[in-house]
Amino acid sequence: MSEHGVRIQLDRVTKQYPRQPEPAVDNVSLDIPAGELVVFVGPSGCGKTTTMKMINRLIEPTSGEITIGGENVLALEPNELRTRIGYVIQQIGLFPHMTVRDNIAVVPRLLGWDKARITRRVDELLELVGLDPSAFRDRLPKQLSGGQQQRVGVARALAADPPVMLMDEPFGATDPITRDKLQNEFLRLQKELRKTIIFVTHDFDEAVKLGDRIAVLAEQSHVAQYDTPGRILAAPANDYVEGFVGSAAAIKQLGLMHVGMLTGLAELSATSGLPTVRSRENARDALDIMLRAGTSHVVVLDEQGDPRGVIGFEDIAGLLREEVSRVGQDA
Ligand SMILES: Nc1ncnc2c1ncn2[C@@H]1O[C@H](COP(=O)(O)OP(=O)(O)OP(=O)(O)O)[C@@H](O)[C@H]1O
Repeated sequence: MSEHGVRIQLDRVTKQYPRQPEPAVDNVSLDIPAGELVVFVGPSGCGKTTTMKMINRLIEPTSGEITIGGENVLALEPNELRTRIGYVIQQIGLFPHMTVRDNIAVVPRLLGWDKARITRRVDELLELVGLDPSAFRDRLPKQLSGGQQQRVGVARALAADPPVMLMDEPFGATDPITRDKLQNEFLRLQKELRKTIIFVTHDFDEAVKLGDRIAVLAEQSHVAQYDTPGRILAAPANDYVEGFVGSAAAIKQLGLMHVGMLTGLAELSATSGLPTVRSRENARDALDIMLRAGTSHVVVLDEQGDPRGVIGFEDIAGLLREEVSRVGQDA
């Protein structure tokens, strides 16, 4: 049984770097519910990384209070704090001369786990992130692809089963296909683990796909809007947030609708040759599949891979029309 997430609270947190005219993070308050994945999205230099690193005290706040699970992080010993917080960064930061096993075992070793327990945990984590332990545990990082390295980075962050994970652009350096795959695997993992996760990205689409909530940050980490992806897309709080949402809000909304949720699946008839989509995939994926296959219909498969019905281009166009009129009414 893994440890689920705990609540994180930032209360009027400020970071003033020495010799800088303005604070990098100014008076930020955020309440992050236990077990949720919250995405920080904002332009380069707005203070996302500084805000995140204050939570595990890689950067010390100038003022304000941060609690995890009700405990004041400033009152905890930094090394003790970091065993409770997994940390994944874009550059991955695997130690190049250490095997995959030893990289994953860094924190368990610090915690004094015995060898057998570490071996069991390493193999369990490799399985969890989709890497065959016998094929991967003795490799060096340079013998892995970028996506595989990123999975090892996630496994390492999860090693001591921390309730909190901080992830700073973890998939930023991967190509779009690998990135999509890593995102999907990560969503599957988080469904099971229910850690409290803060995830930093520049990419608003990634924020919509992954976040239970999104904090849209402006200069000095001022919170421009903090809400669910659906509500941010439907009702951006101001022009700044609107700029992130972009002009295709309705299409992005499709990304939040599972194909399996779509009602009125047409009868299965003459479906041979049509492309397929899994019911847990979203309406945007279904549209994408149809456009790429050059067909006007796609077969929806259930979890067992059996056909459940067919949806057509028109069904999705209808959804889009509904969304556009709803967004219009909210505005
Ligand atoms: N050690 C430091 N000393 C002085 N200023 C710093 C330091 N680290 C960061 N800053 C400044 O603080 C501001 C916020 O930086 P931060 O790295 O938190 O932004 P970010 O939103 O994570 O940016 P990016 O998306 O480009 O990584 C920037 O203006 C940056 O130049």
